[in-house]
Amino acid sequence: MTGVLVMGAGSVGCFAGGLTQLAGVPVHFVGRPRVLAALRKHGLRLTDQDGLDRHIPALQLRLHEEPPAGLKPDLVLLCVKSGATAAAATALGLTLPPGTPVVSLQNGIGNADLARATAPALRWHAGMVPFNIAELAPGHYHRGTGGALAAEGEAQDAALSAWQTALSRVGMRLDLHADLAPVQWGKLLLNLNNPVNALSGRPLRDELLQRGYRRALAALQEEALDLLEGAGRPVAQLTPLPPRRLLTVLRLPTPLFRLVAARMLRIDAKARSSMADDLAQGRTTEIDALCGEIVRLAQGLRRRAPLNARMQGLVEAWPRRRRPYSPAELLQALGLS
Ligand SMILES: NC(=O)C1=CN([C@@H]2O[C@H](COP(=O)(O)OP(=O)(O)OC[C@H]3O[C@@H](n4cnc5c(N)ncnc54)[C@H](OP(=O)(O)O)[C@@H]3O)[C@@H](O)[C@H]2O)C=CC1
Ligand SMILES: CC(C)(CO)C(=O)C(=O)O
Repeated sequence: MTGVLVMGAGSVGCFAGGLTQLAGVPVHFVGRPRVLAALRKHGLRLTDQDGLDRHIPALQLRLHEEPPAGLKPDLVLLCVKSGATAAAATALGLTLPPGTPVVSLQNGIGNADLARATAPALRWHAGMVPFNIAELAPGHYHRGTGGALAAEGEAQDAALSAWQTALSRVGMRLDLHADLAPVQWGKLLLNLNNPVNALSGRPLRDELLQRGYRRALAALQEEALDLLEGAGRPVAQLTPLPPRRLLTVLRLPTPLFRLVAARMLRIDAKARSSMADDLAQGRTTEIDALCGEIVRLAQGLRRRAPLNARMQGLVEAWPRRRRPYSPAELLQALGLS
């Protein structure tokens, strides 16, 4: 590969782009001044829960505030939050040659479609990042959970298979799927924990070790699964347990949950969901791309998704509350107590 462009140098962009550069591919990072200043000062450090600890010196980083004119990357990684997709796609559409492949490494279901509608000359692929990335210090990004990346595409797709080969050199698996929708819905089910985690004010591991929060998550997932079944949409299994079995396990008393879900609890003590970062920094959240997607799924079936709708309301009301929910408060606010 001659070059990859990361659009949105944040947690996912710096980690995925950094790994790609460590695999020997030149990477250009487009990001905000705060992140770029940190990278210029400290370079880019990548660590993970399996012992990875690599540093890319600042002088070896190609940093930009806008997609650079004239660049012809083999592949672009779209790594902005959902609310920034349209603007980022517009900027990419104005600078990149038609046909440039772009993988959306974003959560939610509709980002690649929205980007395609905004910049139809580019070749858009949905993607999926299963693991958590946290910015532990300026310029230091840490993978706190495991799993393989996924993207919509075929082995014959030159850019994607070249990226797959590059990533394999640094121990990262990329799975290609002709249809990524089941994987995206499977990921969305897991992401229904993002609002629970964000409102709990706790790291992911602590939150999941409280039965009340797990009951809230199971209820949100159950509502979503019932609707997905009603819509005839297949859901990929992204955890050791199938989605329906996971509901039972989430509802177990905590000592049993610890035993049964030991693999699921292999999460760094400090890891938090990306939505927790958004609430902490007063940014717009992705709640509409997560619970909002379930509400729209229900509307399409002329049904309702009261729990996901309520959760969306709680997240949107956060600026007026700014106080974490205890498990009992959250269950009550969702009408589950
Ligand atoms: N963090 C995680 O663990 C995971 C995140 N994801 C998903 O990945 C996506 C990215 O998340 P994450 O990396 O956490 O997000 P971050 O907010 O850490 O990173 C995105 C960065 O892109 C910047 N940005 C937005 N628009 C532009 C633009 N037009 N030009 C340049 N920079 C821009 C943002 O700045 P600003 O804030 O100013 O907009 C921000 O600094 C989301 O969809 C998320 O749900 C998926 C799996 C795990
Ligand atoms: C990895 C996971 C599920 C939880 O951190 C996530 O996607 C996020 O934080 O947005």
